[in-house]
Amino acid sequence: MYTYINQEHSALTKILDNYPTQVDAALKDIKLDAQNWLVLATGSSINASRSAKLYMENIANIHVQIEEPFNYTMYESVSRNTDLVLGVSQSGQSTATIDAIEKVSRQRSVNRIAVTSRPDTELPAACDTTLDILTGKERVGYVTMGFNATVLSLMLLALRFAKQSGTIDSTQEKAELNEFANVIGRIPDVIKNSEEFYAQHKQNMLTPRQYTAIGYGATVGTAMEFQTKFVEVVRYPAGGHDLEAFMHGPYLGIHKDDVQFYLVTNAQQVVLEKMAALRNYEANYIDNIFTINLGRNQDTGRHNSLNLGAVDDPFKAPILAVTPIQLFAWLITNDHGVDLGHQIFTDFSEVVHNKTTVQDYV
Ligand SMILES: O=P(O)(O)OC[C@H]1O[C@](O)(CO)[C@@H](O)[C@@H]1O
Repeated sequence: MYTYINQEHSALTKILDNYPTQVDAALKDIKLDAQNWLVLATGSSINASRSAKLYMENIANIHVQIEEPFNYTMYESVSRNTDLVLGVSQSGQSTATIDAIEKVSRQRSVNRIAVTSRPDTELPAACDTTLDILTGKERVGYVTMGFNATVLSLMLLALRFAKQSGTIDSTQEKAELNEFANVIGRIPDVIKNSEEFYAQHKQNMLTPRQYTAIGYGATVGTAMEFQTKFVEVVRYPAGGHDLEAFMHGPYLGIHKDDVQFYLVTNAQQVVLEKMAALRNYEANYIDNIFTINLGRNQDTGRHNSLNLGAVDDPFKAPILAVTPIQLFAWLITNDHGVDLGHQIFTDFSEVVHNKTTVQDYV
């Protein structure tokens, strides 16, 4: 896992270097007036889709609906407005995602794009075209590099769609690519700063009653991935929340010995104030409050801030916001003495059929 986190910079650079070849292959024959995109994904792939959604909608002037595929297949109706469907699955082998794509195919004639690291698998076979996230198979099931590769690939898909459909021109496309290059170029520093921050604070991060992350806007997807990653590897109670949603119930479940992370990005004043009000309130009752700050203002004082420098476009911020979370999950697990190489629940997939074949994780 640690090795893959450290490969994020090269993996994302490769994706950017391949632009627009891989996205053009995915967009081949896709109708350029598609306005209502449906994304079907689960686990880290739905968290990645949620992280990319606001960028996609904003750059391409589209609406992106994101659904858990099993519930979608079993209970939801296919909207007659849906004009493009994306199945997002790093392995290409999540059965629910494949089933949901097939349901849409049975009911409506819409273009289907598979977003995956494995173009040779069942999901791409069920779709018209494939967006290869260019990482190859991630051999560790607790995905990190592939998560961020999925986020960037989805953003670039929408960027190219925006260009091809005439929503933006070549100059704007180039400016966006420069901004992506700049953000990706910061990943090594984010890793270095996060490791130093962890070394400084680790005694306060190791044994809480529960871990919590709170985000808004695009980093709600990051907070969801926090929950997935911390539950998967740290294996303590962990929750990832939307800022407002945390104020409607979850705030009642806190304990003095919790660890909370606040994800701060550039935002309207009203959003920043709402976040500050919550964080200040919680700090009266919880000792260990941490902030991952990608906003414009340096944060000092009692909130233990990891100041990573601003990402001007908050919709691109998820690319950097998730890396400290992945690192903390790994570092805490390591300090707990858990050997992630030792597989647990090895018969799970065979029993519940969540993948088309049992994954040979290391
Ligand atoms: O992106 P995929 O391959 O569809 O996987 C979705 C989720 O399923 C898992 O592989 C576990 O089954 C998770 O690690 C992952 O987040």
